[in-house]
Amino acid sequence: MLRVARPAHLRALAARHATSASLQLKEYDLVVIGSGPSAVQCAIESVKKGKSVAVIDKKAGVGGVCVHTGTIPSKTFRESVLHLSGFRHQGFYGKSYARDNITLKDILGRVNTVVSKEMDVIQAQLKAARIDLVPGLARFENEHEVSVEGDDGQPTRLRGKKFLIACGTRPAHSPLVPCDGKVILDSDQILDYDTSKLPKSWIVVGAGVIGMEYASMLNVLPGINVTVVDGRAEILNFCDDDIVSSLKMEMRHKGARFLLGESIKSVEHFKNGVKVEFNSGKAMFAEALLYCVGRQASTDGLNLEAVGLSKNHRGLITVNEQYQTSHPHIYAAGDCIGAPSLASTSMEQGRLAACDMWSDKDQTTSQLESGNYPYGIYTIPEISMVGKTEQQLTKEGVNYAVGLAKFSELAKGQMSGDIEGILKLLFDPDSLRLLGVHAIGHGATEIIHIGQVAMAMDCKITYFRDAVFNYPTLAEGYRVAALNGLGRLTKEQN
Ligand SMILES: Cc1cc2nc3c(=O)[nH]c(=O)nc-3n(C[C@H](O)[C@H](O)[C@H](O)COP(=O)(O)OP(=O)(O)OC[C@H]3O[C@@H](n4cnc5c(N)ncnc54)[C@H](O)[C@@H]3O)c2cc1C
Ligand SMILES: NC(=O)c1ccc[n+]([C@@H]2O[C@H](COP(=O)([O-])OP(=O)(O)OC[C@H]3O[C@@H](n4cnc5c(N)ncnc54)[C@H](O)[C@@H]3O)[C@@H](O)[C@H]2O)c1
Repeated sequence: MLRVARPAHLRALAARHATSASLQLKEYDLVVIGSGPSAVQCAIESVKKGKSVAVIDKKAGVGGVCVHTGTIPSKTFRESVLHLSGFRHQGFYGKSYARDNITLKDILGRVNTVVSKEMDVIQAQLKAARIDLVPGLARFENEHEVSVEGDDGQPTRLRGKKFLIACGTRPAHSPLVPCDGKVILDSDQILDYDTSKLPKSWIVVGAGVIGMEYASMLNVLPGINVTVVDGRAEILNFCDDDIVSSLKMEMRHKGARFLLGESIKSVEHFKNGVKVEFNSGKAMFAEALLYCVGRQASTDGLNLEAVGLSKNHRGLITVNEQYQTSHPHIYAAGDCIGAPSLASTSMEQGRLAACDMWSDKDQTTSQLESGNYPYGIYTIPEISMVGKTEQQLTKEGVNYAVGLAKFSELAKGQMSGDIEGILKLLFDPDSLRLLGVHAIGHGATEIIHIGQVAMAMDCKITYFRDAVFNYPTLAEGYRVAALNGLGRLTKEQN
């Protein structure tokens, strides 16, 4: 069997990080635990304010979950899959456009290259800012000191005036579904998968963001069957219903099956696969199972008890609006404080925490605080949203109107072959102000930002009718959707 190992240059980079750390006992203005997006933003913002900063990470290599097992590798995995499967071009050139015998090595080669480059970029940023990198597991000793145990077992002590806990999360596990990294994998293990041949059948348990992203990627690889299982009655239950229906339809078209509202009774493990029995009486076999049922915060190694900080059953820490824990000088940000748990929002939380720590809160309100941030879900096809869904508005008793653009109506959609895409605008029929924007299709995660800015500026939907957009573009969908929505309103009023 072929072992898909991290290449030598990546290991060397990690080793460089490990040896570059200052092991002196030192006092800092700020000690940051973790080196993911919230940690890096908080550290750099603090340096800009003239503070001395140390960043500790237990992983050999900076960047956090985001760079090593989360956002960056999964999105690069997707780019590899799209390229090797020829998915975007099959509408024009036929299904045989895919490369033959796609292996995990082909996919992970690109992943490792990008991870290595991203790590290097972040390391260079921290170095340029003269931030001390301290490798090892951080543990609170008292309210102003952490000890760090490095690979050599030698403890180091760091004193800080302020702390940021940015320790992130790891995949949640269950004794009922024991991940062995061979036939039952979590989202970390798929990136280190020891196999020469991709399993031909997959059960993906968990139809949240991670499960749906990987399920849709596997689903477009030739000859692979995917079944998505979730305990809930619907996938991605925070997304707009039309968008979810469209994703399911496209995935089904490519062969995927959905078993929703199902709970697992037992999992039997074989050398060549796994058999799952459900409480509903159904049973199925697959060559591999991917288990993505949520995340557990990595707060357990921090010795929070020593400083009287509590965490919930998922290990999450409670903070106030300034990202302070119950100790005002100990802040927490990123995934370890819970939703929305995005790299994008984590970065902004880190920056805001630094502004609060050093009493330099911006005069403007962060768009994060006003809730105007998008979700980008990198399924195939990709989904993006900002603002409210139809379900939310209905639940809140808010009257709304809908404007729709199908990518098939856009010249750019026809050219790219992505004719199933949709852009949907939800707006107030009286004030004409935008309430939500939802998109599915290639480019959705990019064009959403037009809607996001329009919402931040409190624009009326008529702005899109009156605007001149580049042609042909997918952005032009905003004009088409606005005309559609305003047209429907006029018809209703006549
Ligand atoms: C598979 C997957 C795909 C994702 N895709 C996206 C996406 O497309 N877009 C998006 O916006 N978000 C995405 N996310 C979410 C995003 O990765 C996280 O929101 C983000 O990484 C959280 O950043 P953070 O600052 O909390 O730190 P993290 O990135 O979680 O890093 C935490 C770091 O802390 C270190 N650490 C933990 N405990 C200790 C300790 N005691 N001592 C020292 N170091 C410690 C860890 O080693 C780790 O390096 C994805 C997540 C996953 C898992
Ligand atoms: N593109 C992105 O922005 C992106 C991508 C990946 C991850 N993330 C972040 O990572 C977080 C975690 O993602 P996730 O997908 O692991 O968690 P999640 O909470 O989004 O989804 C978990 C899913 O598993 C299901 N589930 C739980 N227990 C189950 C069981 N025993 N049997 C069957 N189904 C079960 C739940 O019903 C849910 O649908 C997300 O909340 C998101 O913020 C973001």
